[in-house]
Amino acid sequence: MRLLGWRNRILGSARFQRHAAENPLLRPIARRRAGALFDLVAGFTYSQVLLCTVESGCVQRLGEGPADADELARLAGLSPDATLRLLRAAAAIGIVEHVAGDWWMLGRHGAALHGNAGALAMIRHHTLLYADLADPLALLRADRARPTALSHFWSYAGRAAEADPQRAGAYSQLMSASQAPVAQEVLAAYDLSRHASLLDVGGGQGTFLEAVGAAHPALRLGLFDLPEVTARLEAGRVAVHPGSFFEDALPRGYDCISLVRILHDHDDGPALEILRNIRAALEPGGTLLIAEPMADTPGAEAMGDAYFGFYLWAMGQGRPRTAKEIRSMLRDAGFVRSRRIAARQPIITSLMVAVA
Ligand SMILES: C[S@@+](CC[C@H](N)C(=O)[O-])C[C@H]1O[C@@H](n2cnc3c(N)ncnc32)[C@H](O)[C@@H]1O
Repeated sequence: MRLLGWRNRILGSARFQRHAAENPLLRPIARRRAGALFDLVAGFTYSQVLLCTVESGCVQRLGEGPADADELARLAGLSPDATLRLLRAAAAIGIVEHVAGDWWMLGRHGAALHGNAGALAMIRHHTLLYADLADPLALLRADRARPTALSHFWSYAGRAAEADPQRAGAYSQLMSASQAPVAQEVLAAYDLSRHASLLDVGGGQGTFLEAVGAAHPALRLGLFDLPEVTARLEAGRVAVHPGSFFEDALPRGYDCISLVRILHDHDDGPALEILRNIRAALEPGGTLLIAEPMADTPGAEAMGDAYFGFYLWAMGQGRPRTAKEIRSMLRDAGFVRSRRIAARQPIITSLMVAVA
C-alpha cells in the first residue's frame, strides 16, 4: 500500500508530469498514458458518435460500398454541416474513413461492426443503459430498489418479475442476435462430442443449440427456459422444457448441462440455487459447462467489473464474477471439481467446466 501511495504521489505531481513530457525516453509513455486517460474522460461521447452512425443507417449503407456525403445526409436526415461533423467524428474513432472528395467508406472498426449483427443490436440496446446511467451516482444510491429502463426490458429481473411474453420476446431476440460469436467460442474451446446429450438451461430462442446441433448432429438436445420464452419455440430436434430454475426441478437424463450467459444475471443466493438445481439434475460424473464473460479476466478487466458491473447493477440484479468466485460457488453447490478452460476471445466469453 505504501508503494502504491508513493507511485500515485509521483504520477500526480505536476513536476513529474512536466519531466515526463520533456524527457525523450519517457515522452512516448507519457503520451500513451495521457491518451488513455483522455479516452476515459471522453468515452461516453465516442459511444454516442458510434450510436449515431448505426441509428442513422450510415454503417449499414457504407457496408455496401463507398457513398458520398450527400447520400449519407439524406439517409440520416441531417443537414450537410451535421453530416460532416458526424462523419469526421466517426472517422476519428475508426468507424468510417474519408477516401477522396466527398466520398466515404467504412473504417477498420466500422468494417468489423458491419457484419456483426449482435454488436449492432447491442449498440442500439445501449440507449436503455445510458438512460439508466444519466445520473450514475443516483443509480448507485438507489441500491437497485427502483425500477430502471433495463429492469423493465429484462422482465425476469428486479423485484416485481412477472411473465410478460412481449418483453420476453424482445430480450430473447437481442440474445439470439448476439449469440453466434459466443457459440463459436464454446464450440472451439470444448469438445461436446464426448457427451450423448446436452440440456441448455436458460436457452432462450435456441440459437446456441442450433449452432451446437449443426456441429454435433448425434447429440440429443434439450432446452429449459421460462414458459413465456419457450412458447415462442417451434417443434423440432430440440426437446423443450418450460419452467423456472427457481421453482421447478430441472429435467434429468442429460449428461451435460450448459449455462450460457445466465449466472451473472443473478445475485449470489439465487445463483447458488440454480447451481444446486443443476447438480441435482446431473448423475455423478455429469458435466456443467458455464459460458459467460467473467470479472478479472486478464486483458479484459474493464469489460468485467466496469461494463458488466454497471450494466447488471442498472438491470437490478446479478454481478460479474471471477473464475475463482464461480469455482467456490460450484463447490458449495456440490460439484466435485471444476476447471477454467481457455477461450480464444475472453471478451466474448470465458468458460468453466464442472463435474458433478
Ligand atoms: C441473458 S439471457 C441468455 C439467453 C441465452 N442463454 C443466450 O446466451 O443467448 C437469460 C435467459 O435466462 C432465462 N431465464 C431467466 N430467469 C429464468 C428462470 N427463472 N428460469 C428459467 N430461465 C430463466 C431468460 O428467459 C433468458 O432466456
